[in-house]
Amino acid sequence: MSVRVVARIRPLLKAEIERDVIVDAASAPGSAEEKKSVVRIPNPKNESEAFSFQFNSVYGQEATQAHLFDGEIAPTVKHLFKGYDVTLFAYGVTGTGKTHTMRGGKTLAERGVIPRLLSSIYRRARKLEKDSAEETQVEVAMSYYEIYNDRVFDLFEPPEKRTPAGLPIRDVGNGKTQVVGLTERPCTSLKEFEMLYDQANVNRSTSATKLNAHSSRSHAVLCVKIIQTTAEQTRVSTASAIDLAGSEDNRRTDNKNERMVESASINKSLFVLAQCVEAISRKQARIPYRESKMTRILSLGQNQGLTVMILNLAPVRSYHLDTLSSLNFANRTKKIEVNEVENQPIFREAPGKGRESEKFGAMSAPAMHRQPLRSKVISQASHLKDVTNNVPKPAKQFSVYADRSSTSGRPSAHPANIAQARNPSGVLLKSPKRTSSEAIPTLGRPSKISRPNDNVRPTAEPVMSADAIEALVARKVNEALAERADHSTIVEPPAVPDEVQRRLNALEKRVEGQETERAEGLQYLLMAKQHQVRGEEASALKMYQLALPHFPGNEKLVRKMTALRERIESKRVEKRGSVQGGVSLAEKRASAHGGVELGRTDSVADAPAALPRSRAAGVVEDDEDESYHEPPPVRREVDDEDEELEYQPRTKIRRPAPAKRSATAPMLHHESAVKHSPPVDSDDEGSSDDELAIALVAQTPRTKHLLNIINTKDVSQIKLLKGVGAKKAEAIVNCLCDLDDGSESRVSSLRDLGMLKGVGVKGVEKMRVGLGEMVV
Ligand SMILES: Nc1ncnc2c1ncn2[C@@H]1O[C@H](COP(=O)(O)OP(=O)(O)OP(=O)(O)O)[C@@H](O)[C@H]1O
Repeated sequence: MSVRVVARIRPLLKAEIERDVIVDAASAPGSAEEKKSVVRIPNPKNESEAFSFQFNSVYGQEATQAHLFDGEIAPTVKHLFKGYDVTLFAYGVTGTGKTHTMRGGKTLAERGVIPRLLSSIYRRARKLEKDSAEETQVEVAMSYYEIYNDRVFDLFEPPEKRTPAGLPIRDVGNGKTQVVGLTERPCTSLKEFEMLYDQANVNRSTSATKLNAHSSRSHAVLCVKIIQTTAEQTRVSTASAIDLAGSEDNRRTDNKNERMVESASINKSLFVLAQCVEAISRKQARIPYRESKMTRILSLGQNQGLTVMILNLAPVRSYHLDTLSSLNFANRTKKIEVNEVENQPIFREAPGKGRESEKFGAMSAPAMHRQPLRSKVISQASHLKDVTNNVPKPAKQFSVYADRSSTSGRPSAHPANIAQARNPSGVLLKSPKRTSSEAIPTLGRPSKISRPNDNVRPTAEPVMSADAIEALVARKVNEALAERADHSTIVEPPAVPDEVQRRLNALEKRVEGQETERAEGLQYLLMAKQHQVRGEEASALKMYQLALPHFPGNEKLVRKMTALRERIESKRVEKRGSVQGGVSLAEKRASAHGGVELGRTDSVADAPAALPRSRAAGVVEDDEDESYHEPPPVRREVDDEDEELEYQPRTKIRRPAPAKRSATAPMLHHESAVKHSPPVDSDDEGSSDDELAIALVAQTPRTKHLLNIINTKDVSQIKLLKGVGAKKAEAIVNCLCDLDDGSESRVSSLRDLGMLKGVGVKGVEKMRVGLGEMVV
């Protein structure tokens, strides 16, 4: 079945006013007035038009905590007891009410999803025990951790006891991950749970930002394990409730230093999540789960069981583009299919025998470690129960309609039974119309949603297919987002060229596992590089600035920053020049739409014609963030400069010409040569971040150890390195001997090593990783 997506619009906060409300909940045509499943929001470019996004349910400002829980979460509890895992997560921009929804307030009425879920679990457990005359015993255990700056920390441990690198995570197959060394606490009653939960929440990283006085600076993951034991079997299932940190537009937050780093990390992980969702929806072979710990843990689309996403939205104009971005993300997420697989019970050999030890085993097993899985068993009545993989995907992405009057009313294309909270077909219904529009795209036309209390009917006869309109609107929203910021708010993932992505992955791998002071610096470098890949040069510069103290006096880094600063400055000057010229597109847009625009203002269907010509041609406009959605600048701005310094020769023994040696890092140098540490300073202006990181990694004990082994020129030692073997070891030694011109020559960096015959980047990486494994 698909991920169930439920939107919740929070009420106005004290500082917000009714006049600024632009987001509301509506019912889909044909469904009961009180059943809301559509979010409506104006087109920022043309406010007489509105976008409509349809989800499984939508809760308006007036919805209470109880209302949301009863409608969406309570029905999952019975599935939990049938052995299905349940994943609930709250997604939204900072300050939209995720923590309020998940945790809630202190009063009974204000309690959020998590305490209510636990209350419901205990109630059901007691009933089950009672109904079975105590034959069945139910135990509950919890673990709770946060992902802060891409590191996992146990929330049962106070911050001062944390190790800087956090807890490792491990893949355990079936798309599942396990946090190693996590505390798991049994909790026998709701009271005990609440005590532990409150205590752990004190350890969660929260801080005041300009947008939220109690902003979560981490993703919090609560895992509740339910162990049902009878004389014959033990069944374990897990409910995971995740309060994601919110994406932040750092122009609005004024974040500095630590907050900025947190924000970059939050935005990065959410960006990766968006990339994963995008890749899943495009059915790509590679889903970039591994690029962030949060996405690895959430494993959206890989996890089994039931998944409910609560999309938190703010109702006001100041969040306009962020809200559209979230809606677009949710729109894709709702199409992700999740296998509904029940956890298999463990059967006992002899009733009663070994019961205590098995129970103990289940309790002490690491959190999120689940039982072997078997195929889905369709269970009885519930809104989640009989949705099979054969059921088509949701009918609508979203609709666009104009407020202009119409002479001919159009019959609603929506099926009457669309998206009913307790109706499985509501979750996944595809209208007949949609089916045909998908089959024959040219005939497709988005269904219209008539607005309640509105006699006005949509008029325009769209000439584009529903999918084309969806793609167009998504693109326009992202264009506006990209235009708006030089900061890292979450937007449509840019298509990062494979080569750049490969380098980012390699860089990330290098950073992973480094627990030293340098690792933090490398993290900043990595983030800088990621910002740069997305064309966010100002943010990249900030990250370099944060990295600098970790590599004092590193000339290469300083040069890089200077070059970047100059580039930003020259772009700024260019921009000013074009604005003064009075013909800039941006100016026209700004004057038409108060600074936020999406293209032409008349009709959505006509909009492609209004896209800036330069964009269509893949040329970077003056705005730094264009590369959010346009791949070419990525290549131009990052790749070009990387090209020169990539590990190049992989097959040939080559002794670099002396002149070249001084221009770039020397491939080999003699003992007598001037020592350089790190060996990066001789590099030129165009060197890349990953080169820089490689050079910096060159200082680590593991790298030194590796280079020492290589420099022994001893085949018997070298062949023991991972991925080498006797033949390759011999080739390496031969290569070193060939280059030996009488004096003692040594391999002085990973880069040099990579250039030896038959080694290459991958070979070096293998050797290093292998040494790490040996050390561990
Ligand atoms: N449904 C609601 N009813 C009343 N108040 C709400 C509701 N939703 C959110 N709020 C209020 O809005 C503010 C922001 O909410 P919250 O801290 O939950 O946002 P968040 O999305 O978790 O933000 P962040 O990502 O920064 O942690 C809080 O003061 C909260 O009490």
